[in-house]
Amino acid sequence: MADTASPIELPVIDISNPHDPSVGKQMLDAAAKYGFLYVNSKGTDFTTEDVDHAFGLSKKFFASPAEEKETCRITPNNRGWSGMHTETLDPEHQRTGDFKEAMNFGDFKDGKAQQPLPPSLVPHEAEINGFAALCNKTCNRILNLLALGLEMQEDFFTSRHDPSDGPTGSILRYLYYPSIFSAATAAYKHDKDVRAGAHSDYGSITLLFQRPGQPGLEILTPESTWAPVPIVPGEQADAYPFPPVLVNIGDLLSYWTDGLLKSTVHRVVFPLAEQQSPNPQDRYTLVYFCHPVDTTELVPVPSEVVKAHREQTGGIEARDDGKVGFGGGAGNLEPGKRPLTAQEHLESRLAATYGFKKD
Ligand SMILES: O=C(O)CCC(=O)C(=O)O
Ligand SMILES: [Fe+2]
Repeated sequence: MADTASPIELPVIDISNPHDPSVGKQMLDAAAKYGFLYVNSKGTDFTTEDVDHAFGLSKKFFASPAEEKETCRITPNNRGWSGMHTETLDPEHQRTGDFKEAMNFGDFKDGKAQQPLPPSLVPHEAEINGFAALCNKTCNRILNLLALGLEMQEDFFTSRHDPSDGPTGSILRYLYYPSIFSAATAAYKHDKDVRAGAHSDYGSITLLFQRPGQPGLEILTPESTWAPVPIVPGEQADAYPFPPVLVNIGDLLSYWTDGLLKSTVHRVVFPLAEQQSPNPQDRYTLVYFCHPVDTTELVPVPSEVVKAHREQTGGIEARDDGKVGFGGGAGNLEPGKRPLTAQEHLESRLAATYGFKKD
């Protein structure tokens, strides 16, 4: 695997006005160059309390007894709890599964979870639903701005991401990566193991909430080096009410825009400084994978910017051996084939992952 390079500098974008085309352009530039950007926590729909409270629930859940977590073990619909080493995001390069635990929540319906909740979280159903709804709201700001950046009708994406129109593949995920001092990581070997293997995300966009002092995320740069992503960018740690929310583009949106927006590979490691620290911390993150409504047809987006990109690159097939979004890009549909739906796109990505695991 490539060596770790110096930290990447990503822009921090203020999304408080989601109707500003110049902000849309900034966002498009970052999404096309890195596939990752930060949004200033001030312009989002979250208060510091919302985020602290969600992290508190996550901590409570991961600290609960294994027998309780077992009652909601993950099922093929991608909802529920996965224990230490259950998931292997990069099976080609990992000898051991990811050094993490995760809890995935799918869509809520009328405020109710559509999956078993563990006893530790049963009293908090409304709060979990509320946090997922705020995530969706913030994603709408970002999707609105991306549509403006692509010079399309600003509601092109948001109107296709409205959970009140039907089921979606969206997932709210709690993640827990024990520190290097934990018994769960005793077998961890630097250069052989990772906390989460290299992967790209499946959906439209992903939000990632991180805590100060709990680093680990790295992204693969266009030069094929691993670059750490700082939790708080820049010098001023106190410039934000809580660390800026990291946003990345997923495979589906990359596919939909013929690879103009980048779905960038990333992973989670134990940074060396963290391994040598006398007081290493567990890492907790909150992730929201935003997906369109299942029935959305992934027809080419009506954007001259995407069209120009397609003409310039000759299409994804020619440029990138068809790997973006696992299927060549929405504008590259073979004659006679109907467009994929969002649900089919997700199923093909999940099948690729489960297929790997079965080998
Ligand atoms: O926890 C993190 O930092 C990243 C998680 C992630 O990339 C994922 O779950 O897809
Ligand atoms: Fe990811």
